[in-house]
Amino acid sequence: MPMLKDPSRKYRKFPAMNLPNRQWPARTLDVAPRWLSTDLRDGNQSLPDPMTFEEKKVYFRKLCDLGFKEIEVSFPSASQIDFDFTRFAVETAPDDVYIQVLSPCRPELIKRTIESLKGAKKAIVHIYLATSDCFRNVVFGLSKEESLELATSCAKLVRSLTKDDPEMAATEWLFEFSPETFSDTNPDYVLEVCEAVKQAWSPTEEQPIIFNLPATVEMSTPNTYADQIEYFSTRISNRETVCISLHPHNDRGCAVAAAELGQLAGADRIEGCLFGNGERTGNVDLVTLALNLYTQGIYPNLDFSDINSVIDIVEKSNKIPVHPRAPYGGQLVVCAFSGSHQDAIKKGFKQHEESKSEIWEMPYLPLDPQDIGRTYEAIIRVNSQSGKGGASWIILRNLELDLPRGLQIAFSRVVQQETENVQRELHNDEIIQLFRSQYHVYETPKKEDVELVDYTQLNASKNSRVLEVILSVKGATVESKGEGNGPISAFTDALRKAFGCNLVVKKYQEHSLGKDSDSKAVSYIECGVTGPSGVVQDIWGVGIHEDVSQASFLSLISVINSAIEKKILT
Ligand SMILES: CC(=O)SCCNC(=O)CCNC(=O)[C@H](O)C(C)(C)COP(=O)(O)OP(=O)(O)OC[C@H]1O[C@@H](n2cnc3c(N)ncnc32)[C@H](O)[C@@H]1OP(=O)(O)O
Ligand SMILES: CC(C)C(=O)C(=O)O
Repeated sequence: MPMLKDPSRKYRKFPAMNLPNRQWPARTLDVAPRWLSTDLRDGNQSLPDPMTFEEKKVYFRKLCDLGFKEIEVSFPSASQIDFDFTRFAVETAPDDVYIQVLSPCRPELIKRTIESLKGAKKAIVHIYLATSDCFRNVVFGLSKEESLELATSCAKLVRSLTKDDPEMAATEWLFEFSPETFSDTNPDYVLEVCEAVKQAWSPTEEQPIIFNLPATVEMSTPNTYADQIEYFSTRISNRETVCISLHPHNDRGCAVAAAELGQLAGADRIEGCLFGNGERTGNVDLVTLALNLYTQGIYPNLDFSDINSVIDIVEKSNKIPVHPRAPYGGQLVVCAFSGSHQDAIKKGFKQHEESKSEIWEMPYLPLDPQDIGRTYEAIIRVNSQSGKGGASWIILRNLELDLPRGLQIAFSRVVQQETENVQRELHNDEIIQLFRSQYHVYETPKKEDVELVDYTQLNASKNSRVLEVILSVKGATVESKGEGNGPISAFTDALRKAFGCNLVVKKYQEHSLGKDSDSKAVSYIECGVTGPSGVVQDIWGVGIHEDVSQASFLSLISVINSAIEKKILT
């Protein structure tokens, strides 16, 4: 059935909140929230293949290593594996980690759930009951009063089995209630239910009750969710005894925005999953939220310094790949293929390194990839959309050769042609090989190349040099003597005589390679080469050697080899 031309016949627009004096738009995010990972519950329950016990163990340990202090580990009444894993978590959790478990408002399931927590150091019993008209009428067949009574009686039951039970006194008990479908519930009714639940639990400032306010299905724009949170946060009584927790889902693709605006609106805590796993389109992505804070200069209290290890566990446990363009963790998010981006990033890195500034101001890169354990190598990749900056970046990062602008342009044309030949991305090793081949910068020279065998420098006078040069040309020894006002001009003269050509040096640049005693010199030279046929071509050459003069001679040899390859010289 095609899309309706008038969808309002089938879909209702979500009503806006009437909150004229909303305060959240004027606020900023300045602190990290309390985080709750529900990867092992909401994330796990939504998987086609739920995690194995072993996978849950690995995931749980990673969550603890990342710094989570509240982890929803299971729905214990769902299965023996969930119950048993809860026992594992109870027995192995670090002392400062709260183990959270979920139960519906069904007394027999609540009892089973609390049984799974026996002996826990710190535990959060989380019960939920949908409160929207739709769920109350369609799923439960309960009136508003009956739903409120069910939630309240279950809160009392949890209390009687936990903090009021002397045999359970060894555990620090926290209590969480989720009015499931909060974001689709009448704001005043949800307050009424929560007030009754709060009275039944009797929280304190030291141990506040957690009201987890889910956008169980994301149905509105993020600003409406923020309004709902501010409305609740400013009207719940004894606010100091309440922790407001967010649990956004991503059905409209706005979970991160909803979570951030919900924090502005007064929330203290956020429940979500790493890289946005979870029911349907997922829970809110905690990695994005945390690193969004980090790139604003706020430490998130979660440590993603080795994000690749997180991606590895998330992908293996969920059997779902992290999207290549997932913020911060996607394989493509630090990659620039397009020429103007590459040019800007290359210039940005040069400026950043020269300025020695700590502040990260990098074109197109909001986060320094190294902060999350990613290398710079993957930042720039080359395809037919790339420009001179891409290839020269790869040569710089891999060979430490800082190519002159003219050589960058010349080499980018070689690379461009190759990307069009192969019609795909060129990998770093292919670009490096292309450079070595194009400019005869080999570890071991090709046998058909002209080689410099030896040279002797005679100082004819103060401003004149004479060079006696010995070359290997197609395996034969060729000797030539050149004269000039310096080593380069004398060597150029020797080459002119050896190859019967005109060789005019147009550009020359050099720099050192490496920083310690065995550093080398690299020379770049552009020459106008005129062969016997009279054809003139500007050719770049590159030479690397411990001795700076010999490096420049080798760059001239590189020009000659290119001229022979181009059949300008024979
Ligand atoms: C938004 C969320 O993600 S909430 C979490 C959802 N997660 C899960 O459900 C995963 C684990 N669940 C399970 O393993 C099973 O549902 C169990 C074991 C808990 C219960 O199984 P069953 O007894 O077969 O019930 P079933 O799965 O059909 O659940 C629906 C029943 O629970 C009731 N129910 C659903 N949610 C709630 C709730 N929050 N409080 C009380 N009752 C509820 C429904 O009204 C229905 O009752 P009915 O059968 O009398 O009509
Ligand atoms: C149980 C609640 C918190 C939930 O998962 C949801 O509403 O999405």
